[in-house]
Amino acid sequence: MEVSGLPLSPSQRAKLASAGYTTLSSLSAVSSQQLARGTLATTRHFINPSFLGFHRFQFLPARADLNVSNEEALVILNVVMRSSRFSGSDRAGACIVAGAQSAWDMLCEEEHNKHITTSCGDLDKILGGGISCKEVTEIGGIPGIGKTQLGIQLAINVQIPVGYGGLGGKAIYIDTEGSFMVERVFQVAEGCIEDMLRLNVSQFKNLETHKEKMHPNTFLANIFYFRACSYTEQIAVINHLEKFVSEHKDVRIVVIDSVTFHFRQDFDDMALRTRLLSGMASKLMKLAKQFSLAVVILNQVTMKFTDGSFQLTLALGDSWSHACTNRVILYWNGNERHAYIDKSPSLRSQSAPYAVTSKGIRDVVSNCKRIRMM
Ligand SMILES: Nc1ncnc2c1ncn2[C@@H]1O[C@H](COP(=O)(O)OP(=O)(O)OP(=O)(O)O)[C@@H](O)[C@H]1O
Repeated sequence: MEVSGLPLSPSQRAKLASAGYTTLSSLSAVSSQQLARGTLATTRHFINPSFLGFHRFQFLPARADLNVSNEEALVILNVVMRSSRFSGSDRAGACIVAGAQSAWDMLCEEEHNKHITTSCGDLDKILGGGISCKEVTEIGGIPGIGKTQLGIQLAINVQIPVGYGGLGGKAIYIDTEGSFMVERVFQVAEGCIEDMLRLNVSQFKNLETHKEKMHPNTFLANIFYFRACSYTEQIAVINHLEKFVSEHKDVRIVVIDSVTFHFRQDFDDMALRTRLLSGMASKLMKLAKQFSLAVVILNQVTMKFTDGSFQLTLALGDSWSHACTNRVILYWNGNERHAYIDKSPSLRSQSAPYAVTSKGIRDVVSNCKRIRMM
């Protein structure tokens, strides 16, 4: 195994070595079998390949004792990841050859593809029924437009029981900004339950069983929350997802709120940033396909200078814009919030209004409808 182009300075190597960790020179001598067995792990298990199994690496809490900066830690993580990809190429080749699928099989699978409702009929309509499972959907917009509200709504709606037309699943919420407010989540859960109970449920079987689950506490208990306070933690959580989801197979959505926050500050090495982001994106795509779950990435906006003027665009640059299957942009149209399908391989670009209410995301009630309801 060869590991080349390692951008770690001698002083950084010395710092790691003196702390008893595997240095890059010793790392380059490690065989792929050792990597697979986890023998790369050092006395204090700075990077422990066995923690997440073959091909998966994770930062452990010991990082804090080591006093190694995030950048140094990331360099090592990158090196180990590159090595693991190298050692896994044979296995990947075998998977590709064995995994050929006919277009007909794919179409049949598509027909069974599930959607998670947004609780806004107009928005669901332009999304082809809601947020699609097996796909990565990026949702971006200016502060206060309702990205977090939509993320919370989806984490609740994914739990709507099958008898009520939902998926009866669970959610993972990765919070990088600290904007996940449990009181608000409780309120949105109450709103969702209220709407379900208002449905004509006589057609549904096992109604009593469903009713037992209809409590906001149950909805909150089914959201696995991860708080990521730095980009290294964010990457570590995302690396850990495959293992976590394989142990919690009822997870049907992963919400990342937001992908941008830690990557917009303190990043001098833009090439490293691009590499990390694309690695993260490909992991999320794989996760969505492998476990038939929806990945929703919330993103912020930034200004871009094009054609002689500044225009609003989603953050993280042009290379990131290829990372997601679908992209939805939230914006203000007068006093109304609108969502626009900016990019999708299967949906027409169109927009729809939505509202953020005390119960969560809902349809915009037009004046005519409001009069009829009165
Ligand atoms: N209980 C509520 N009732 C009605 N509207 C609410 C309620 N809670 C939040 N909102 C609306 O949601 C908006 C905040 O939305 P949200 O936090 O999702 O924005 P965001 O796009 O995630 O912003 P940021 O990028 O700053 O995180 C508020 O400005 C308010 O209009």
